[in-house]
Amino acid sequence: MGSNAVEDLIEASSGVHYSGFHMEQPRTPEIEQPTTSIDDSFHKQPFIIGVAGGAASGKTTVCDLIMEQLRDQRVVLVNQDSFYHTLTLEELTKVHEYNFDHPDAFDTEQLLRVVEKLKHGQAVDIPKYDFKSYKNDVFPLRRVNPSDVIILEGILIFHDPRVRDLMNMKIFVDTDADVRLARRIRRDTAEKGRDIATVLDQYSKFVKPAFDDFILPTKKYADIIIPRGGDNHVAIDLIVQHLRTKLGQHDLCKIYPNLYVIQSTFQIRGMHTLIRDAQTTKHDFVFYADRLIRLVVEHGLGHLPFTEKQVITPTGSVYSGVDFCKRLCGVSVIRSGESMENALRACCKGIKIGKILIHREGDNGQQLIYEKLPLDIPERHVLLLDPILGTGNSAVQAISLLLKKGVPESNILFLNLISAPQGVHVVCKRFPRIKIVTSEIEIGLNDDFRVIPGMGEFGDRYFGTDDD
Ligand SMILES: Nc1ncnc2c1ncn2[C@@H]1O[C@H](COP(=O)(O)OP(=O)(O)O)[C@@H](O)[C@H]1O
Ligand SMILES: Nc1ccn([C@@H]2O[C@H](COP(=O)(O)O)[C@@H](O)[C@H]2O)c(=O)n1
Ligand SMILES: [Mg+2]
Repeated sequence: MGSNAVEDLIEASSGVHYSGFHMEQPRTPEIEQPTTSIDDSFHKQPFIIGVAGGAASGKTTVCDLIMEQLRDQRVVLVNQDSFYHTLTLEELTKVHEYNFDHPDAFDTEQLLRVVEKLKHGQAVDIPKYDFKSYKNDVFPLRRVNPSDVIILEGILIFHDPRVRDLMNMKIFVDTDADVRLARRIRRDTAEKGRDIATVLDQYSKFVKPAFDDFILPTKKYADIIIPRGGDNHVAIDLIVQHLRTKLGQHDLCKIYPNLYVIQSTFQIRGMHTLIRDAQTTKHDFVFYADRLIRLVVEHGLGHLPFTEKQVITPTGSVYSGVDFCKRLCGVSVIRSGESMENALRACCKGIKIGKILIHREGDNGQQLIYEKLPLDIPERHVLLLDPILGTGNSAVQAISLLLKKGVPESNILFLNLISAPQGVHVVCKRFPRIKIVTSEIEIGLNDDFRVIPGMGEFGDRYFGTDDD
């Protein structure tokens, strides 16, 4: 890929503006300059999806399927139902004459306030509507935390242009009227305790006319129209793929095929939450950092070459397997990298581990102070250990030393817990054949070239020297 194409891809990626390709000339041939930090605000705006369609068309089902596939992400669903006006006593006495399918039935001003807050990273408390009492204050409020993806769902969610304008993607669930009516009868009798005559009466008086007058006309605003709702797995897969691209998750991996980010799970997110929390005790920090390190090391080992091997099992059968790569060594970047040694030793019995000490001079310069490496290191695959890839300066120093010692670039596997995009650009551009295995990609660097959100000084927190 040409550098222009790479640059275009980065520019096109959503959220943070990466400036790694606009660096000034390095001061020395060995040392890259830190890249520009990201702008003042660390808050990344959420991706807002609107999901509209007739009542019982399958909107909630589609949203649930999208959320299920994005379960490793922070996704919240805000339902337009939550913003139904509570009926007055007079309206309650004539409830069968109330049109719940008219735009005026909703408190759109409150919905707008809520979405604006979420968009700006603030938590909100939203009502939960009670379809039986027609009130929105029966149940406790629901706390909705700011998230990476916000889904706004409702029959008339595209009606108000101000709400529409907040959306990054608009989906219309298009299901035949007879299917919607059949589902509605089943749902309203089973869940809302209504009888069939009332449901049919409401349908012909309000639901159908409102669909024709207010809901169907908003279909033209949709970016995607999903026929068959939740049954349309192809459409849902495509939407999820697009979302992942928009969330910027694949961009770096697409640009650099040698960058591997381990598959996120709630366990991994939970461990990250703990080690990033400034309030976490040293004991917990070490425990969860160790668990994550072990995962990164195990994943990294999976990228080493192997040879095929057959063994005979106790049943006398042949098992065709593989044999581990034998010519290995670790190299830890003192001091934080030493936290990864135990995990490597636990996975690779008797592995040799070399050390490199790099001194950070101010924020830019790096000086190699000490190195002790196995003599036969050029014949080995090297697992370079450092939990944080920030500016990339230390990594460049360490990798340059390994190359000077004769290690082929493609034999180096850099293992870390978190990587800033700036560091990834610096390392991968300069050493396109090394592999990087990490557990999360960060937002970027702050003005002091510290990784954000980051986890603070890893070495101090891990080795307990942060109690000044
Ligand atoms: N593809 C489907 N096949 C069968 N039943 C469905 C399907 N999609 C939704 N339903 C059912 O129809 C009813 C309405 O679906 P829901 O997703 O709640 O629609 P909406 O949110 O548009 O009102 C629910 O009872 C749901 O279980
Ligand atoms: N008290 C109410 C409030 C609303 N409805 C009906 O709900 C439909 C919208 O909900 P969906 O989950 O289907 O989007 C709408 O058609 C209203 O008529 C109601 O019956 N009672
Ligand atoms: Mg719904």
